[in-house]
Amino acid sequence: MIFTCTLNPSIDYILSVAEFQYGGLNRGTDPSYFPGGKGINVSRILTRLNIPSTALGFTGGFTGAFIEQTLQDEGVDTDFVHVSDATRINLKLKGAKETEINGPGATITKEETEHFLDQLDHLTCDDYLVLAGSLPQDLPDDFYLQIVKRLREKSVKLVLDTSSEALKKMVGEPLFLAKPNHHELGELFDVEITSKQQAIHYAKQLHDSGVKHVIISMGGDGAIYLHNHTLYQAQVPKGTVINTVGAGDSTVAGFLAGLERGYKPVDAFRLAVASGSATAFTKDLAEKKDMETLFELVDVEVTDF
Ligand SMILES: Nc1ncnc2c1ncn2[C@@H]1O[C@H](COP(=O)(O)OP(=O)(O)O)[C@@H](O)[C@H]1O
Ligand SMILES: O=P(O)(O)OC[C@H]1O[C@](O)(COP(=O)(O)O)[C@@H](O)[C@@H]1O
Repeated sequence: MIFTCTLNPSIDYILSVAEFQYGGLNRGTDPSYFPGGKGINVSRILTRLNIPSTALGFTGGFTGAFIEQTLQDEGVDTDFVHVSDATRINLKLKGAKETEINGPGATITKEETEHFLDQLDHLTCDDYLVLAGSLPQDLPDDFYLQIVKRLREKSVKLVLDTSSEALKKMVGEPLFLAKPNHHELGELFDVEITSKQQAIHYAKQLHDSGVKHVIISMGGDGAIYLHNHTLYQAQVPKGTVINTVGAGDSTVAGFLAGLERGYKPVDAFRLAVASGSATAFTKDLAEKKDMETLFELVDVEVTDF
């Protein structure tokens, strides 16, 4: 079973603003809102690809209730710990450029944290645990590391998609999959990554640190994937970009769905890129038929290293 963990979920409130005026009154158009947060997005895409998962994490208040109701309506299994503070709302402004304002997240108490950790004790070596997104402000930077240590004996397959200090703290841990984008990879090694060659160089270092499958997504420049001394490079399929929020999460979900379907690594990677791009080409997350159509259009170059 795949468990996704979203410690800091959100409602993603998407609004178009033709010309954003900093410090002025802006009138938005075309509003929409979706349940968000990286693990939740992974679970939503997995459900669309007919792969079961359970979404774990913290939800609270009217915003948390909206998230749970929407997920339930979509057929996503959830087992959130309910907290007394309200889940955040993240603002995504669409204009000439995409601007995002992500809130700090709800207050989480010690008891709520303990309740969440106790849930993880049921996981086994047959399970995946996707640790995705930022940590709410009250949890320490090494909270993901604490989870990994707690689960070490059980050999749960750990998937990591996070950034900043939370990512740095995990280097050297035996992870099943890590999927930073190239900015997050650069942040990890204190460099700015501006080319695919540079991304490959640092991706190898991440792979060598004990990550079995490393995917580096590079937005419209495609993605690279390293596994078992093989380098896979994909270009993105052609399409009109509408909303890239959740594209990286869709990449993670597409890859796991591919593995669950029994695909070879190269095809799991193709489904990952197709899912990321299908989400970039739609307002909300991608639909199954779009991911499967794009899957046929993703070419992958394979070399040994
Ligand atoms: N402009 C784009 N055109 C086509 N596909 C895109 C575009 N931006 C993102 N994607 C797809 O989504 C994936 C993840 O995007 P990226 O922006 O790298 O991740 P994140 O959302 O984690 O920052 C890419 O590998 C690609 O498949
Ligand atoms: O936890 P963070 O880093 O603030 O990110 C949360 C945001 O990331 C998202 O999960 C989207 O992530 P990606 O665009 O990286 O796939 C949004 O749904 C959410 O608003």
